[in-house]
Amino acid sequence: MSLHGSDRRDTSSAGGNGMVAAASLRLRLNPNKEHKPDGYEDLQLDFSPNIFSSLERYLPPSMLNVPRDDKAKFMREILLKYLPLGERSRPLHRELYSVNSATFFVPSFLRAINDNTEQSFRSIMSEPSPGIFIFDIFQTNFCELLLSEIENFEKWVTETKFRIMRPNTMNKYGAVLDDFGLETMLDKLMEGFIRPLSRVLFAEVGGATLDSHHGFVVEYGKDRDVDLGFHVDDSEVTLNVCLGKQFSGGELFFRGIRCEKHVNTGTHSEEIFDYSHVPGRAVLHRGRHRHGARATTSGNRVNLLLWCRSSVFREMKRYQKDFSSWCGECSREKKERQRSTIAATKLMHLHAAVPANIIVVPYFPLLFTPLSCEHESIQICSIIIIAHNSRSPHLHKINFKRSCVHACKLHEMENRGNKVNEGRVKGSTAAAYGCCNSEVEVNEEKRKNWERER
Ligand SMILES: O=C(O)CCC(=O)C(=O)O
Ligand SMILES: [Fe+2]
Repeated sequence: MSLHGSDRRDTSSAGGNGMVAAASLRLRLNPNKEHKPDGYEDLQLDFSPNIFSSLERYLPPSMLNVPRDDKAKFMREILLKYLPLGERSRPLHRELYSVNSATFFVPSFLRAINDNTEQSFRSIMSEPSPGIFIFDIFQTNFCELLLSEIENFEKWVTETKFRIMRPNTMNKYGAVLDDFGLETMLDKLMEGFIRPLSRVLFAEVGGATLDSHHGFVVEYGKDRDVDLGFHVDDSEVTLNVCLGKQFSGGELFFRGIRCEKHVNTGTHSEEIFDYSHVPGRAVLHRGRHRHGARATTSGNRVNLLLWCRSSVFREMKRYQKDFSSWCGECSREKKERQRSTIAATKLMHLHAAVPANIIVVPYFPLLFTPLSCEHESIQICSIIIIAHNSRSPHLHKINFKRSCVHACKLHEMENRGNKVNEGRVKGSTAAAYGCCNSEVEVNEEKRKNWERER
């Protein structure tokens, strides 16, 4: 199991990355995420203004606060120096660089977002397995434009022998969309469209406070990546949309949500879910939902991934140990703890309230049904109930489907010589011994007789 981490970037290629050196100043290898870059839309530049905003985060610290024109000049020189004239990666489809709802999204998705209610969201999606939401999001034309923009970018990368960062340590192909000018558009996609959904669907993992993203495309098929191993994403919420093209295989397989501590624990049958990608269709899931992608066996598959993160959630998580609101294993552990606490409480009650020769616990007529009324000796994995308010207290034996701590306790008392199958109960004292283990066999007819007898 691996974490698809945010800082998976290949730092070993420092010297080989053409953009690193410029005059005597060097760009940073990793962006300064705290720095808020200037906007460059109003300047007449050779390259997309978004490239300048993205690149600004890589400026050496001494340049971050110089006047904007100086930064633009510096960055332009770097870009011109390393990009042969005429072969610059100019945007092919400028309309992709800012969100245009009417041309990007299918009408059903837009309507749901505009309504902004849980009901409207759920009306356009299915949840075939808990925490995995599937819905149509992008128009075919938008997918095609984005695919051709990516191709254009990759052609330029190949021709200029420019070394780009791959999206993950697990991918040899694909590209970080943020790095070639789509960061602002993807930010808007997260803020205006994915955050409203996540606020409702993933509230417990910071869905309402998503505030940064990592946006990239993955590419599978011939001469591309084949499959993707089992992993969790470095995100709170992941949007995964298939852009095309024609392919077979490449199914996603999901295997339950896990916190860091439980990431390698086993899968339960109800957590198994496989999904086949459809172009234009989105899968939205928690980043901690364990998954992988099977081999794309023919054709080419390109998917857009938007890992959405919440800094607030990440900060709060540092102080928490129990993630039972979303981690399948924490949740199972918690239920188990609650079961034992109930059992322990009953045991304490038993010790405090009764004479040594009678065993007492609260009486749970609906949960316990006597299977026989013989005054027979008590066995392990059996239970004695003396009915509440019974005129003639009876001992009832109940068989457990599995052994129970109480039964063992009973056995222990018997061994100590206590007469546990005798005694009278006064007034309304509940005189029974047991636990509300719902796995007790229930015999409805006998329960009714017993009620009548009372
Ligand atoms: O190939 C896919 O659809 C899954 C991609 C993925 O899970 C990832 O890149 O994190
Ligand atoms: Fe993933």
